[in-house]
Amino acid sequence: MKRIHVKEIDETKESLLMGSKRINLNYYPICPNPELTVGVGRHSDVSTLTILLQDDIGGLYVRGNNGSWVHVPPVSGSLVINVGDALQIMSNGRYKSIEHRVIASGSKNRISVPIFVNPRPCDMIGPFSEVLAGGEKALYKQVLYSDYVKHFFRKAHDGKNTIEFAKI
Ligand SMILES: O=C(O)CCC(=O)C(=O)O
Ligand SMILES: [Fe+2]
Repeated sequence: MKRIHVKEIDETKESLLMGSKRINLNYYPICPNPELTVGVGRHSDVSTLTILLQDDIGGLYVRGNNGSWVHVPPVSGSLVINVGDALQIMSNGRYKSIEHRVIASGSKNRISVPIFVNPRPCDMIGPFSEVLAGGEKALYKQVLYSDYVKHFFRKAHDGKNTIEFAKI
C-alpha cells in the first residue's frame, strides 16, 4: 500500500479494501461458433481486487496498453489477480482496473472461479485521504458502494464505462 501512502491497514481500511467477498462459479459450455457469441462481454470488475482461478482451456483476454486484446494463458497452479474499479477509485487512479472479456471455446467446456474482494455494500468509497494529502485533485467523488454495484448490474457490460459513475 506504499504507493497510496497507506502505512497501516486499520479496521476502516480493511473494510474498504476487503470488507466483503463474493465467489462466482462460471461455466462456459462448448460453443460451435465462438466468433458469433459473447462469453463474457468486455468489462472491468467492480471489486478492489479479483483473484481468478481458471482451468486449462483459456479464453480470458485483457485490454493491452495499445488497445489490443492480450490472451491470458492458463498457467497450472497459478491465479490471475485483476485490479477492479473500487481500487482505481480509492487510489485516485494510481491503480487502474483492467478491462477484460472471455471468448468461449469451440471445442471444450471451460470453468473459472473468480473471488471478488470488495468494500462492504454500506461503505462510502472515494479517494483515500492519504492519497490527496499532498494537494492532489480528487478524480472521483464519494459513492455508496452498493450504488456503484447496482449501477454496474443495471446495464449491459460496456468496457470501462462503469467508472464514469464515480467521476467528478
Ligand atoms: O471467466 C473468466 O476468466 C473471467 C470471468 C469474469 O470476468 C467475471 O466473472 O467477472
Ligand atoms: Fe470480470
